[in-house]
Amino acid sequence: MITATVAQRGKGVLREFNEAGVLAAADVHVALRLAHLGGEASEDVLLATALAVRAVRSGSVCLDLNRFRDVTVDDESEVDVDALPWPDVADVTAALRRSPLIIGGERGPLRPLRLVETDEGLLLYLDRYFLQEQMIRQVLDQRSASHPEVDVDALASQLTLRFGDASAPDRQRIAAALAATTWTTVIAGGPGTGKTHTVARILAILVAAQGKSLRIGLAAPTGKAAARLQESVSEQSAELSLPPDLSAMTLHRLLGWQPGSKSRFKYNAGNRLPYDVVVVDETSMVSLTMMSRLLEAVRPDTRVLLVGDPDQLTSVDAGAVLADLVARPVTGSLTPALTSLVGHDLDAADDPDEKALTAVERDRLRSGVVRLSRGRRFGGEIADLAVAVRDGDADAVLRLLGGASSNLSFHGPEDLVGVRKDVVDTAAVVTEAALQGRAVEALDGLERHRLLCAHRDGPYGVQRWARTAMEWVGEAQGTILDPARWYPGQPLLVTANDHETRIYNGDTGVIVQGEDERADDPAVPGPARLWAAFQRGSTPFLLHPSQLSAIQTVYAMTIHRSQGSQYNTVTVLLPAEASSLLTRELLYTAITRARKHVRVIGTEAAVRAGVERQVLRASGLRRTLRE
Ligand SMILES: Nc1ncnc2c1ncn2[C@@H]1O[C@H](COP(=O)(O)OP(=O)(O)OP(=O)(O)O)[C@@H](O)[C@H]1O
Repeated sequence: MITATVAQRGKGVLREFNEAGVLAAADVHVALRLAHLGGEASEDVLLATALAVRAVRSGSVCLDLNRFRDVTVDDESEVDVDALPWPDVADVTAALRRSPLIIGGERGPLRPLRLVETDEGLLLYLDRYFLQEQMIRQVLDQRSASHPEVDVDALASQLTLRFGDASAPDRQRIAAALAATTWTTVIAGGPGTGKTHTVARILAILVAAQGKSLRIGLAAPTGKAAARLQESVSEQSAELSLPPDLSAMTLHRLLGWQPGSKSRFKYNAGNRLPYDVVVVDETSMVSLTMMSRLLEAVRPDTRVLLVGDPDQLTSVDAGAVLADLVARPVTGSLTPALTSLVGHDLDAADDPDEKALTAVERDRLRSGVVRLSRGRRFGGEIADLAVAVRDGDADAVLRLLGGASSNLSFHGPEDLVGVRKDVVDTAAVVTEAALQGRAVEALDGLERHRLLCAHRDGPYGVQRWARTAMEWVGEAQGTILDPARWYPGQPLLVTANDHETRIYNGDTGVIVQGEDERADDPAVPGPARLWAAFQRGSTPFLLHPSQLSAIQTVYAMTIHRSQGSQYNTVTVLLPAEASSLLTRELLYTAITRARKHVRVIGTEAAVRAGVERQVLRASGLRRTLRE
């Protein structure tokens, strides 16, 4: 079946690749337009250009010419990609080197492409993305060329105050010492490894050194993640003597997004951000473009803390910057201050508990990168499963799933008894609390179980499974639930940011019965007895349902959307093994949403395919460029 829209003007090889679903019509159009404007007629260059556009569309920053045949098509397509008329890579490279479209070439009125030689082969860029990568590379190199001046003795006592004495290697203490002594720090770690805990203490240490005048900018790529960061930091602010009014915002807001303006952001290379320290949480979801905008806008003497889990799903836009920053070639040197503060931790030998740093990790400290590894929220088999998925060990994953652990279970696609029970039981708890107006309990109830899907549509998609789950609930409650009419216990998902009502894309909530006195209030009309409750720290945030514009009923959710949330039990409904969405990063993200139990529904072949398929995101940041 052909699923791609076919570009009418495409001819020859482009048309064949377009019809096969490898290229979208838009890729073909862009390639044809550039070739027309730039005076290029070579089919090989046209194909490479269209593949470079496609690469960016699917999350890569550039096209890796050594791997340009590694493309996946829609899983419903029956086309054999290998049978397409792929040109020889040497011919494509030679044609590109001659092309008037390439920057550095002699001719050409328009040169939007760039060929970049790296230690691992040639990359083809749309120049704009190359410039963004260069910006990131240059800013990071400049920032690592100098270090903040610190009072080592004062810092040492602050580290002891916040992280205890140095009797055993402690990655959190190392991260804090690193952040205090370098301008740019990357704190990587899986869920619950204490990233936010550490960041809050780093801020406390910096406040202790500089006083309350320290200007702190807290940001995250999404409104929901920003709200979580703010809550988490403010919960600890009294204990840590942090300024009580710290607020977090989206990266767009931090940079001063100006719709319609040519410069786009108020803060940029010519007008730097007014902070002494900038913290970005959930950095795995930051795109290349946003990272370059952020780094160009920070002052050289602003500390930058990039925090996140590099193994999780990335932004839908091009780039996997956090993973790249963790893996990029090491630059910089260890400062004497760091060595004197945590030399004891660094000297500790490697040990199986992952407390001490490996030689590679010690080396990466020079680039300001540290990974927290000890799960504080969950441990045992869920953590083992996440590690096996992360490491691509499908045998270990299947062994763990098939073992006797009470934290993991694995069911065939037809075995829905367990998930049905969890859906129905969760709805019963939520509904009972909602009917009695107990919003906190209803919201907590929502976290008992979540059904997660890879796809939005189709037989394995959220649409279908949300409907099925709703029918299960309706049947158990002896009613037919209608998502078009508010009802107590109705689980909600926000699908767009609304700064006015302070609810954000990805927030979940629940409809609850209002309190009795409200019902008697003549100012509140009948339907207002129902309220939409959202979690905001320890107190629920109540809104009239009519204030909600972009909202869905959520009995199932995509794994992408579940990022940043946790549930006691997670049921992951796997698609067919051929699905190109089914990747290691997707499985890892789904599994790490669970606190107590992970249930996987699908075939063994699907598990294997998911563990083995990695999101392919080509970029140059991890490589060494050749002049
Ligand atoms: N050193 C520590 N001592 C005691 N408790 C800790 C420590 N580090 C983290 N915790 C606790 O572990 C839990 C998880 O920590 P935290 O929320 O900081 O993790 P995280 O890595 O930011 O998680 P997520 O990725 O889900 O945001 C929190 O309850 C936190 O208070």
